[in-house]
Amino acid sequence: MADEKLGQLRIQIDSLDQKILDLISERARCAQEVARVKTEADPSAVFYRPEREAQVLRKIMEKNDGPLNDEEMARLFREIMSACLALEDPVKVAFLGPEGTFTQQASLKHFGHSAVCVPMAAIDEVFREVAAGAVSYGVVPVENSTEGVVSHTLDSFLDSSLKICGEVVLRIHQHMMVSENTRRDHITRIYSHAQSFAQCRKWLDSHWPMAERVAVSSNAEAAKRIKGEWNSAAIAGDMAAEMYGLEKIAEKIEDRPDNSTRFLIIGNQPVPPSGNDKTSVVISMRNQPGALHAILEPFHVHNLDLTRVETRPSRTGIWNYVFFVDFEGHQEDPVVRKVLEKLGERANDLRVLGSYPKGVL
Ligand SMILES: O=C(O)C(=O)C[C@]1(C(=O)O)C=C[C@@H](O)C=C1
Repeated sequence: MADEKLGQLRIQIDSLDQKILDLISERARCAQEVARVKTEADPSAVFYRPEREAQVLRKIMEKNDGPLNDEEMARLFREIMSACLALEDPVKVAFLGPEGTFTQQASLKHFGHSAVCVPMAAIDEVFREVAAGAVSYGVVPVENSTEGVVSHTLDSFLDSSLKICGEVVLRIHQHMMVSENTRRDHITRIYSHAQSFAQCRKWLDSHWPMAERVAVSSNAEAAKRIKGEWNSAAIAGDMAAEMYGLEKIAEKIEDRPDNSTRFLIIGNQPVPPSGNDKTSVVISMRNQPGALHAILEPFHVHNLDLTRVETRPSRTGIWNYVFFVDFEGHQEDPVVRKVLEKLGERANDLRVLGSYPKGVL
């Protein structure tokens, strides 16, 4: 009886798969046609459209009635769109490497698995590679919910004219892992990135107080290191564990369960409004009392939500303070224009780093 029912259900699934297959192919042909129309209008047209992708994914999440949850459904459509875009023109993305970092995970989450992702050794190399046109976009970490801002990324914007085209937030789960050579009863050294150590500090203090903590350039580098050492473990993410064939001996050891990192997508292209956007600006002010108040006041007056304010020391003579400010809205919105105008009058210098869709996934 069960066999018969199972057989019927599988026939049904086969027929649904055929329909899904036909529909995905039809959608892919449509994307090819979109590419033809774009190129006809402008031979150097950019195929990747962050605002449109955000709208497609938001609509899917809005319309989804289950049983798959919204994120899962959007993830499937993320991959379909990624494959469709690859038919138009595969998008090339530089990320803070090496292979197996959380930044690679964030790149794949944002662009899907059909994007060509290239690892870079440092944040400024990601900026350089995009500026040189070797890749179209870059992905860099900018802030962690436990550890705060990645100052290197913010400072890189001061020397660059690149724009922010998007953001992606990744829930960060840290695991302790060992290689097949590790003698688990003799672990005396743990490798990880300094930020990951900080995110797991309480756990490490209570479980491995005596082990030496060695900070290396990335979690993936930590995972790579322990392959050749019998007394070492690493703290890194799932991707690094998979990539280097390591076994997780303790999972989700981050001190805060909501530990997440926000990454920025950098590129050359301004992004039109998607309907739910953020804008990032950098403002330089003279070193005088009330500087921060002068910046914040126009946001208050026009009721614009600030999502982040970060102060960095300036690196040139005229810039004493540099403020990085993120807020809700797009630079084409009339109210945002008004606020930017006011800020421009008060600041030594004001640069819009970009308006971009709020992270969807
Ligand atoms: O609508 C477009 O402009 C497309 O190119 C199609 C499409 C899609 O598959 O939906 C593909 C890539 C773009 O980044 C956005 C959307």
